Amino acid sequence: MLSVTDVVKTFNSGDRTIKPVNGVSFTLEQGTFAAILGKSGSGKSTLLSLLGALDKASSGDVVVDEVNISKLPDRKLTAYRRDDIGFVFQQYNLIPNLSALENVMLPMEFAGVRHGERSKRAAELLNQVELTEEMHGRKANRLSGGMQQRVAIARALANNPKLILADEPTGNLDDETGELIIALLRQLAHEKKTTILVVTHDHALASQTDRKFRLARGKLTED
Ligand SMILES: Nc1ncnc2c1ncn2[C@@H]1O[C@H](COP(=O)(O)OP(=O)(O)OP(=O)(O)O)[C@@H](O)[C@H]1O
Repeated sequence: MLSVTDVVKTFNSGDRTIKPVNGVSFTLEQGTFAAILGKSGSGKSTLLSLLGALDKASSGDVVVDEVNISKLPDRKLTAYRRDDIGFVFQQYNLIPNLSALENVMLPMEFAGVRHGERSKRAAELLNQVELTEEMHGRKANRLSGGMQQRVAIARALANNPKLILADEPTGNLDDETGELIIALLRQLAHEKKTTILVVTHDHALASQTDRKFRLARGKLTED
């Protein structure tokens, strides 16, 4: 469902040109839980932004479910980011003054889902990520890190995306909480057939994935 071919990203800073992504190719089947490992500065976040259409590749093709996103006009990219991709970040990036439920409802609001349906589906998603019902109405800034990451995962699932991209999802969590989040991502990939790609330094996380890649000097290799 994801096919990446010869993707290159070039940055010009001053008189220097760097290519953190320099001819990356790989494919992922639907429902795969995969990790990309690499040293700090190896280009992991850059590659993830290209796959999520947060940035454009300098050359190469990214095909998600038969749509070549490298060739889409900007107005279609907005819909792609909203409807087809779920993002999960190290810092959770929830709206602090909104409740857990409201945070999960937000992407559905942007997608035009009716209010009644939004709150029903948001509650279902929070149950799926095992956030207890008494926490649904609690403001995001009053939840623990592990709970916030569960809300962020539920939010990423809101519009039923084909692909979830996660940048260091366990980076701010203690080992035990991190392991629960890893187990949850793995379960979502295998049971809901959502393709999940994480970039991480966390070897415990990477050891739980179906496939493991490494990014170094702009090139991706599979372990
Ligand atoms: N917008 C930009 N302009 C210029 N250089 C950039 C830009 N974004 C990233 N870079 C450079 O590209 C390289 C790769 O950065 P990237 O953030 O993708 O690495 P990373 O592997 O995700 O690192 P970390 O694990 O520390 O988050 C770095 O040298 C970085 O400075």
